Amino acid sequence: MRAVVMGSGSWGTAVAKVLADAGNDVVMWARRPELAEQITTGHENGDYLPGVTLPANLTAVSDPAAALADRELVVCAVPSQSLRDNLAQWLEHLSPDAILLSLAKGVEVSTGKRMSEVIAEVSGFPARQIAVLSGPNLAKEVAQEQPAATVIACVDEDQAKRVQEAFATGYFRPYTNTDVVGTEIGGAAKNVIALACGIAAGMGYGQNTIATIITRGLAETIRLGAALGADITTLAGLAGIGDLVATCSSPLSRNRTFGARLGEGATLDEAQAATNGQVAEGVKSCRSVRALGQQHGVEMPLTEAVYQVCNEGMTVQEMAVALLGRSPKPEVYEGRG
Ligand SMILES: NC(=O)C1=CN([C@@H]2O[C@H](COP(=O)(O)OP(=O)(O)OC[C@H]3O[C@@H](n4cnc5c(N)ncnc54)[C@H](OP(=O)(O)O)[C@@H]3O)[C@@H](O)[C@H]2O)C=CC1
Ligand SMILES: O=C(CO)COP(=O)(O)O
Repeated sequence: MRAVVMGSGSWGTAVAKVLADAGNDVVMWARRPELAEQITTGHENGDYLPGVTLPANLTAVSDPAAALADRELVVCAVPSQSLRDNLAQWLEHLSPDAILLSLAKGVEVSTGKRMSEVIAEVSGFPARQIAVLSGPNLAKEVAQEQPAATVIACVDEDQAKRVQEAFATGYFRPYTNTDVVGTEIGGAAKNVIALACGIAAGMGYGQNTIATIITRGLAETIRLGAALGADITTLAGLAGIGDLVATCSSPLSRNRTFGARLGEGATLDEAQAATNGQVAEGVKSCRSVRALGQQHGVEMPLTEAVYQVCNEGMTVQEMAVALLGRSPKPEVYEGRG
């Protein structure tokens, strides 16, 4: 396919490499001309993936019009909270038949919308031209060509298959799904749960605690997904438990790392300053994921606790007490309210 990756952060760059390795004609858009130049001539993105040699035929430009001209697959690789504004600026340059594929794992804070909903609203494109990609995909590992799989979800299975074909390489295995809601909720919620795991690890807790948070995090993600109309089996797959395990366990995760700094005693500002400009989506999405839960009467205690720490001044010690002091519950319950 003729593809463009709009955004040259760590995941956008790794995805562009996958697409180029898979034999597509790929261009990247970087908002900073000097980064575009480095990618095109130096074959490296030193800001985000230093040491990774990019394919020689992978080029980048900083002009969105040039990037988007005549592209069949438009990969949206900017953070969730800026996607609406970015897409609005790209709109006039989009090919009318293009597939818009979101990589972002978040829920818009100002509207509570998932990324596919934001894309539909801004672009006016039909659902069959909007897809999402989500799974256990730490950018650095994918860029190093370590084997991994992912989910490409679109309501139109044939379109999902087109994108699947474009992404298939020897080291990256895409699966299709028509459950866009479940795929997106899995990706957004796991960033919040990864913050909680990071906090626990930073406080010195071990694997029992981490496994408990992952498992109970999955339980609340499933409750939210079910309330939003997702197929809950999606959350038993790569975009659910798969991504939870990868993100909650890996020191490469920005969300887990952000949480670990909080757990070690850093302030929010100190943890933010240490991100090197990379996005930890859960810090903002904990607000919108919590709001979605509240709107649908879904109890999400871990999300609530992360929200309290990130927004209401709760300390990590108070968070642990609040979570463990909850009323006794059966493990499996309907969990509405
Ligand atoms: N990194 C990973 O391992 C994975 C990330 N994701 C998801 O992919 C999405 C993108 O993440 P990722 O690439 O990692 O993020 P990064 O923080 O690494 O990069 C963000 C990119 O978006 C650009 N950007 C940031 N803010 C704006 C803005 N307001 N307008 C335009 N461009 C902007 C940055 O440009 P500049 O460099 O100029 O600041 C940069 O190119 C996120 O939702 C993330 O959750 C999904 C799977 C894996
Ligand atoms: O989504 C990811 C892995 O699948 C990356 O997680 P972070 O954004 O926390 O680094």
